[in-house]
Amino acid sequence: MTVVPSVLVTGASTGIGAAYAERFARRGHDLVLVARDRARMEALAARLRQENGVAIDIIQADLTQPAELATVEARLRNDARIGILINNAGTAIGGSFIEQSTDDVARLVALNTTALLRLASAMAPRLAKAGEGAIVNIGSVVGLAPEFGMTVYGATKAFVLFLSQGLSLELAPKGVYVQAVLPATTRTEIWGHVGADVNTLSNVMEVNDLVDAALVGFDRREPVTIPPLPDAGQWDALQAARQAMLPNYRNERPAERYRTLA
Ligand SMILES: NC(=O)C1=CN([C@@H]2O[C@H](COP(=O)(O)OP(=O)(O)OC[C@H]3O[C@@H](n4cnc5c(N)ncnc54)[C@H](OP(=O)(O)O)[C@@H]3O)[C@@H](O)[C@H]2O)C=CC1
Ligand SMILES: N[C@@H](C=O)C(=O)O
Repeated sequence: MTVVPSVLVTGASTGIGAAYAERFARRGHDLVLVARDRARMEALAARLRQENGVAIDIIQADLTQPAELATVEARLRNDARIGILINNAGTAIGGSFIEQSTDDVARLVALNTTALLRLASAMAPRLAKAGEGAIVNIGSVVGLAPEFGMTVYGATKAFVLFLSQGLSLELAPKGVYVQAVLPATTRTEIWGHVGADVNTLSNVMEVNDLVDAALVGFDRREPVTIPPLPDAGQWDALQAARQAMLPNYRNERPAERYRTLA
């Protein structure tokens, strides 16, 4: 791996991914930008090359299409210059579960979970062998909150959090940093995709503030970064409560409350 590793950013044509690309370019990292809209990535790349003097490649890929996803996987598997993956591409769909079509929820799962998983899987063995590198997975606070009413989207983000925490436990001892970033409402185009006008929402975080905060967590090597959460102690308490249950799961007999009929 080079001293300043290249960064591959998925969903880099706009929103959170474009902000990550900008921030890493400012830090002097070469970039590989991935999304479907080549024109937008070319415009971003031209500006970032000019402002920062970094090298930028573009891969136009629809990450829900297996052949196009495979191209990005191969790049991550084989390009030893890439030391950081920003697994950011994701979308959301509007409506309740019974209003959403089966094909639409399957596409959502394919992008938000399968693509993210396959890209991490393509890259992790190389990083583990090198003993360095980072994988950043963009989740959402919605993954902690079925009450927010975005059930399938939230389920994909719960997957991202669990995967990230598990990978962190597996890969940190091998020198590889894994971070889950959990934004809440952030001003990007995603809200248009769920049929909402972001300008009517309250407490909306600006995308650069979100990414700058996520990068503070990145630099501190936090496993989970929740930029909008004021009290980090609440997250720690949730983890402590979860971990306190761990010794209680394995038992020969069902719990007492299930051994009576009433
Ligand atoms: N904004 C918010 O309030 C929050 C966002 N998030 C998460 O942040 C991440 C980024 O979202 P955000 O920036 O807000 O969303 P945007 O809609 O602004 O950007 C999404 C990015 O993903 C790319 N993308 C979408 N579909 C595909 C696809 N099939 N293949 C490849 N790339 C694709 C888009 O590019 P293109 O169309 O060119 O392919 C775009 O670059 C997502 O994972 C989202 O779930 C989490 C919590 C809150
Ligand atoms: N992306 C947002 C929903 O559409 C969120 O995760 O809050």
